[in-house]
Amino acid sequence: MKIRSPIVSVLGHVDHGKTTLLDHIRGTAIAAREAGGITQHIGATEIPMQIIEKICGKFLKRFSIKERLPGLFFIDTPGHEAFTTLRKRGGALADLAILIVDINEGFKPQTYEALNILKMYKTPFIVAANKIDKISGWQVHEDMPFMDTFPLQASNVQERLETKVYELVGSLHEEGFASERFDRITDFTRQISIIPISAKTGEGIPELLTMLMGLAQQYLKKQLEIEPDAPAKGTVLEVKEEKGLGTTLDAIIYDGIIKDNDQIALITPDDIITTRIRSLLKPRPLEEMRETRKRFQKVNEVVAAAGIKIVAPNIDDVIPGSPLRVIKDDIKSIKDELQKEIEDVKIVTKDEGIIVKADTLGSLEAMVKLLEDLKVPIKIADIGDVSRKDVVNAQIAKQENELYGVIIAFNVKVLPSAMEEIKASKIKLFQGNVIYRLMEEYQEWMEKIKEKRKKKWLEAIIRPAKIRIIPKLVFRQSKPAIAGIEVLTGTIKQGYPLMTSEGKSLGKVASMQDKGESRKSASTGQKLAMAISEAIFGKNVHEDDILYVDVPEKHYKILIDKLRGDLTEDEYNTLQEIAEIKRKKDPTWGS
Ligand SMILES: Nc1nc2c(ncn2[C@@H]2O[C@H](COP(=O)(O)OP(=O)(O)OP(=O)(O)O)[C@@H](O)[C@H]2O)c(=O)[nH]1
Repeated sequence: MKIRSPIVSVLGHVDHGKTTLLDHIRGTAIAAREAGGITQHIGATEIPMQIIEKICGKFLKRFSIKERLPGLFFIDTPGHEAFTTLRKRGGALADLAILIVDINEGFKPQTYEALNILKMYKTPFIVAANKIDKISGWQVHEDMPFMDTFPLQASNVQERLETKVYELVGSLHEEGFASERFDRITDFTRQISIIPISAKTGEGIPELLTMLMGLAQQYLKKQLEIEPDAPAKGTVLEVKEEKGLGTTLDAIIYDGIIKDNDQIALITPDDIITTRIRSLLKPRPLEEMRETRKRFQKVNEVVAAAGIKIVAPNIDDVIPGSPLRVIKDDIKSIKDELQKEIEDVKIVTKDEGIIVKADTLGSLEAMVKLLEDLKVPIKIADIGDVSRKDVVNAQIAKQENELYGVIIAFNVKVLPSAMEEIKASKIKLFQGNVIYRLMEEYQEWMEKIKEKRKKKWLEAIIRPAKIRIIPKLVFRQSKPAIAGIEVLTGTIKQGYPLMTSEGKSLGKVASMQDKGESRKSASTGQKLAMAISEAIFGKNVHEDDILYVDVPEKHYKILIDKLRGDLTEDEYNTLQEIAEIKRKKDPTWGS
């Protein structure tokens, strides 16, 4: 058993400083190279422990970080897109994360998205409150620890920073996380550390790295143990054309050893494939880059954690986020394992539901998870561009339920033929590169449709009302009978069934007229002429009679169970009177 460096990913909203932070850490490391040097990987940079100790200095002791790790392995491609690619079965490949937030801007859509992804994978993280040097009045002290530069600031500047930190605490609280400025944390297992930093000036970076080491100490014991001789496990970050090399795979290896000429298993959108490695490549050291035009150098083997470029035949269709396994003699069990991995995400989940498309296995997984939380059924979740077939599937889904005539497409293109079909069939498309936004837009749309449906449904419910036949205003005796009426309670509509106070049916409100104009409805207090289809004056109805809307039993139950809050007091009382009349004939009516 050997301990590998924890894999660290930096996530955050666009322009909040992910690249600058990674560059600064790398730059500091390069400057301190005499202490051991950093290792460049494909897609990652490893900062050895000696350098971290040098940068963090007294803080490692102060926060009693004793853990001896080889270093920290930073994923170079920052952002949630890379993060969602970095999956392994049952979790994220990144062991730790830095959620970077511009302290002056606070939480933004991709910050929430990143947080959701961290939540989903249960990845331990710290928050870097970046760009403190932009707080007005800030005095820069290059590369100084936060604990040293903060006391040197004017008190109003300190206050400004505090306010902004508390705004972050508030935003995190709303998302279900307790947090605090790192130096005030009382319980590291319950609170998220917020470290104010400047990725540009380097202020606060010593504490940022210290807190990362602290997280590693807290959460990563077993996870970092690797078997250096076991066949490698990894994840494909990118599938890339390289000049002179053809299609290559950039992969992160998190366990075991991978060697030149090893056989490996990978996944494509519809299959598991195996291939043999032609060469393993790593970046050339910086000082050699100038001498040779070749950017890569061949290696015979690498041990986790490592970022490596792989040249092999037949890998064009491999998907980013694909697991990578070195095969020894257990090809069957590895294939089964990969198959499970595909099924975990790429599932035809329900007979009814929406269509979800994404660029990587990880982002697909993130979307499926978020939609499940929203209780949105998914019919098809798949990797790749939106095709005509997807639209046809959405059309079928729409026939079942209007809410399912939907395609959510994350970070993928819509093929032209699919676009034509979408326009023709009025399938709803949500396309973008912020999962969180897509979900929000979809939810808003769904609410609107539901609202519309509810309104329609409400309109179809027959509501209680009571009217009185005004004496001496009978215009016609029967077929239909026409008389002047007054609405005593509720709203009566054309087409509503009517009954007497003994519960005898009088047919329907055939029509209504007020001063010669026809009316579709009339409310409490209104007087107008009403034609009643089955009424016969002198026989089943008389002047001064009180008539009721003959509310159907089903509608009564809905009104009582679901719409009671919508009824006025008068309407509710009238409804009770109606029920009493009904119960004289049928004692169980409405119960
Ligand atoms: N003043 C100041 N500027 C910063 C700081 N960190 C980043 N910036 C600037 O903010 C801008 C965006 O920074 P990036 O590092 O490119 O941000 P990013 O999050 O990597 O952005 P994307 O890669 O586009 O998502 C750049 O102009 C940086 O110079 C900081 O701490 N202080």
